[in-house]
Amino acid sequence: MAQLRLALNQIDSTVGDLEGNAAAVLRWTRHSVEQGAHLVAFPEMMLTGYPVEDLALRRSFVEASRTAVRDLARRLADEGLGEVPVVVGYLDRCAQDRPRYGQPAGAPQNAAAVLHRGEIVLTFAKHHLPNYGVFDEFRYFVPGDTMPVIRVHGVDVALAICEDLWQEGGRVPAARGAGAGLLLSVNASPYERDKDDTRLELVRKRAQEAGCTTAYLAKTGGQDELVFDGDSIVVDAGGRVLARAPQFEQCCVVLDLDLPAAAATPPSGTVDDGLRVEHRVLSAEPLAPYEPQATGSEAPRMEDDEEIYTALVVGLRAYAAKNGFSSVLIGLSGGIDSALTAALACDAVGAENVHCVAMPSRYSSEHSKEDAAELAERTGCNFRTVEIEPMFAAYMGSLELTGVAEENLQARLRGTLLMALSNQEGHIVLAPGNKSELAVGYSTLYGDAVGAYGPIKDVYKTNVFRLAEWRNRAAGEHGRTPPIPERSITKPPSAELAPGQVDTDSLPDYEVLDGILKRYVDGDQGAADIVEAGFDPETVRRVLRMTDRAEYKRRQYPPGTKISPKGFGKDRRLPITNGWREG
Ligand SMILES: Nc1ncnc2c1ncn2[C@@H]1O[C@H](COP(=O)(O)OP(=O)(O)OC[C@H]2O[C@@H]([n+]3cccc(C(=O)O)c3)[C@H](O)[C@@H]2O)[C@@H](O)[C@H]1O
Ligand SMILES: Nc1ncnc2c1ncn2[C@@H]1O[C@H](COP(=O)(O)OP(=O)(O)OP(=O)(O)O)[C@@H](O)[C@H]1O
Ligand SMILES: NC(=O)CC[C@H](N)C(=O)O
Repeated sequence: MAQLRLALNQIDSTVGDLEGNAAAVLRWTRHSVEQGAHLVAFPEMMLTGYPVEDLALRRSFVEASRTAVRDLARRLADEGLGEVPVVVGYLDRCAQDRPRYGQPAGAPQNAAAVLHRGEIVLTFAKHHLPNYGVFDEFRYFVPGDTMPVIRVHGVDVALAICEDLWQEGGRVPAARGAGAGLLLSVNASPYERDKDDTRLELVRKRAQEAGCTTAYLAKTGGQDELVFDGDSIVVDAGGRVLARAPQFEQCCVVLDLDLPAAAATPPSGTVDDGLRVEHRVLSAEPLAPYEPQATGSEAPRMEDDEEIYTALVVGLRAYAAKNGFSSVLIGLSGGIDSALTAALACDAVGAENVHCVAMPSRYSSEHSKEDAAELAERTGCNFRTVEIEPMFAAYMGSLELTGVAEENLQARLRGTLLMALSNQEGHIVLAPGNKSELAVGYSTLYGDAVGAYGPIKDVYKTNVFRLAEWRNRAAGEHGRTPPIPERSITKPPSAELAPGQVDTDSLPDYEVLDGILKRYVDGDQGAADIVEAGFDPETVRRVLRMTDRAEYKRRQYPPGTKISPKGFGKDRRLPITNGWREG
């Protein structure tokens, strides 16, 4: 057996910020080396950020990434960190023509490099490319066709990139074929509810298939609609967990591993899936046995509601910070959606940076005004009131509006006021629509649908209530003031755009609505399947009609944090002009 101290840097990076990301690699490598690491790893596409989307198609960006990785190798050595191999993800281009994929030499690749003693000693590209959900990697990349293996202190370490573990075949069996003592996978795996359980099972299964200890290094942070929850995992060949990193936190997991010593003859030739072994000897001699100090620990897991709430906080915080904003603006109605949005915002950017505006109209109830003011008092966020009545009266004096036109005018006046304050004071506007409303189009275009970011756009209304209750309960358990007024949670939801209006005038009960939507939106079921599951056929027909008709509205809605396997955005792509009607 041989020993190896592995450092997995579970950190964030920013898309396009090559300089900032390289600086982070230097900083965290220094920390890893100070911990005595023998091998240091960073997540998938660490240098460029992930996903780079169509930046991958721009030659200038590909070249800048290639230059950045070369510079990084040199800077590591210049700063005395060159002796320890560093695995870092970046964007590369393919050296050869790849006629099988219709791609000439120079096509982009999702790659990683091994940096050692000032040089790039090995590069490799992701073999399995994900092309579903939010991923479009066949649009951008040509797959790698090698099995990269590095020998570090007498251990053969096989390398892989994210999807390489998710699909059958390829680098996992190839790692066994190459006789690896460790399989190290670098990843950027977007958060989805319950995905952590799936990942753990996956890594266990793959470790058993690879026949060696497997280290799965994940990224943290947020990028547009995606949140990366970290949760790096190391398991032994039998599937036993050796270490598990905390969720959503940046950290460096340092772990002493006892691993099989490499065979005297390095692996070579072609292994599974036609992958050609590329082997580099970085340090051939196993280390003298030492007393392991860095033993693994398993960070505690968050319960479901805490995990989702944290993902929403991380997503909003990352969006604001990475786009240069420190403050947000929210229209506070006294209802549950804007209340939850405000609570999330206070947790994401600090209550002192949250600006709330109550904009009552002639139809606003006393309790709504009180509840909005109470949330501000409970959280300590900034709060003001701007009556919309004078503007509303001015419009109504010039235009004789009735019905939905009159209702929407109120929402639009609020939207215009929010955008005016955003321009004046520099806060980004948060759109408080939830997934149920977005599905059926229950919002006013250019009204309550205005904004830069929709923190709860992937949260069904029934879960909005659950998260609000969880947040208040968590505050109570920590001896803090629950942020959300009790009445905002318990009263029947209402848009208050007409006298005595409640949501259930136009929509089924949210339990029923969400039950249907989960099947239609998330499950891609047709009308017949949903009815067969026990829902009333007429209600199903109506909900599906509303959902189909609202596609145009969703396309214009701001981006917002994805927490489900099928968020509105890249996960669910439907034509706006669409003659197909279910049932
Ligand atoms: N396929 C298509 N492509 C592009 N545009 C399309 C379109 N179909 C309609 N349109 C246009 O869309 C516009 C209609 O949409 P819009 O003006 O938004 O209005 P609309 O969807 O007709 O009404 C808004 C609904 O949302 C409810 N609401 C409003 C505000 C807040 C809440 C809440 O509880 O949170 C609920 C309100 O009570 C009402 O039922 C029209 O200009 C129409 O021409
Ligand atoms: N009186 C108001 N003052 C400030 N903002 C308002 C007011 N009424 C509505 N809004 C804004 O418009 C959004 C849509 O609110 P509306 O009350 O129409 O429906 P909702 O989906 O039930 O939302 P909420 O639960 O926040 O009330 C609110 O979340 C809020 O941002
Ligand atoms: N970056 C990737 O290859 C991610 C794909 C993988 N299936 C995941 O969601 O984790």
